[in-house]
Amino acid sequence: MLTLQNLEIGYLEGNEKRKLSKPLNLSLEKGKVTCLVGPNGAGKSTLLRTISKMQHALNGKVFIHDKVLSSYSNKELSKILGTVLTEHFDGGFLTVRELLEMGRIPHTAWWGTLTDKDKTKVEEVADLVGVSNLLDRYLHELSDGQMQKALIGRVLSQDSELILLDEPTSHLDIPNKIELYKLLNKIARTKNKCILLTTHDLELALQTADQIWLFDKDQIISGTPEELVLGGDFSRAFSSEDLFDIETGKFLVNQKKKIPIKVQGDAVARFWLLNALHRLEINLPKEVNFEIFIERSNHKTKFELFIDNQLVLRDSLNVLLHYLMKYSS
Ligand SMILES: Nc1ncnc2c1ncn2[C@@H]1O[C@H](COP(=O)(O)OP(=O)(O)OP(=O)(O)O)[C@@H](O)[C@H]1O
Repeated sequence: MLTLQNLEIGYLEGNEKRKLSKPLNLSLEKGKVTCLVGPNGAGKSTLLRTISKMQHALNGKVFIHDKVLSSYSNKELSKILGTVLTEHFDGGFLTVRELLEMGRIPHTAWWGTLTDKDKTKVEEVADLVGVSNLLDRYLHELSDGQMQKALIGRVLSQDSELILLDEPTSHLDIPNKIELYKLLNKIARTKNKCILLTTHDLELALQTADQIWLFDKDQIISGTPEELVLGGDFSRAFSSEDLFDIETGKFLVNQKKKIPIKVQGDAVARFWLLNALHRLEINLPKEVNFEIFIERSNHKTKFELFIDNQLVLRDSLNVLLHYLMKYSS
């Protein structure tokens, strides 16, 4: 569907080229979601703008199907390429319904009237992205997250084969982010779309993307999430070997440090006890033998603390933590 051939992206500064990438040779298939990830300033948005013909490539070519991007007219492109970029969308006096209807314009006859089929499509998309209850609201009345859903709705109502989204989840709360990733996967698979999106939601990208394009310095490594993590590319690109936990796919703040303490009992309470010990940076002396037994039922949790085999406390988590702080260096 999409092919990059020796593509170099970047900016012209006077007569000088400021390249952000080496020649890129990559391709995308239909039916898949690809997440473009990489550190701040790597060039993700620049690449999306170059692929969507909003910015010139410094060298090389972009092909959609077998035709070079520069030879597409805007009208032709509007039928096969839908984009939501990060630039401010200036359409405050449109309603959400009108915004979604704009997505249907490439499919209408030259006088631009929407058929009943177009209107049904708009209602379906509104339902999919969760803005049905906002259809008659003006865009300037929406929250950032609602606006983001409406803009994604516009591109979905356009029904193009190739969809490019620049940080589509940046204003969404976690449950809405997860919903959106699931929705994009479903659309890619069931409607055979090719979706490329940039994101900083690294953990969600690892859990949901069919493919990752990882911007590492001035090149892009392509692979499945598992290939890139197991090959060490993922943590290297984010200079985060000490933060990224390869066992869970999560970025951890302090949790990778070992705490010299034995904990037995309920696994959930054990997880949250360790979370608290790491969060509070409690450093226990290695020469003392700390053991904790946990009992948990009906949301009530009791912790027994043994120090050098003597029971010293049986109480709640907060009391236990307070007690352990006395030993922390
Ligand atoms: N219009 C512009 N003219 C010149 N340089 C630009 C322009 N826009 C962006 N840049 C520079 O190009 C580089 C890449 O920017 P870009 O926005 O593509 O990165 P990004 O990977 O999307 O970053 P982020 O994750 O922070 O959104 C940055 O160094 C940025 O300062």
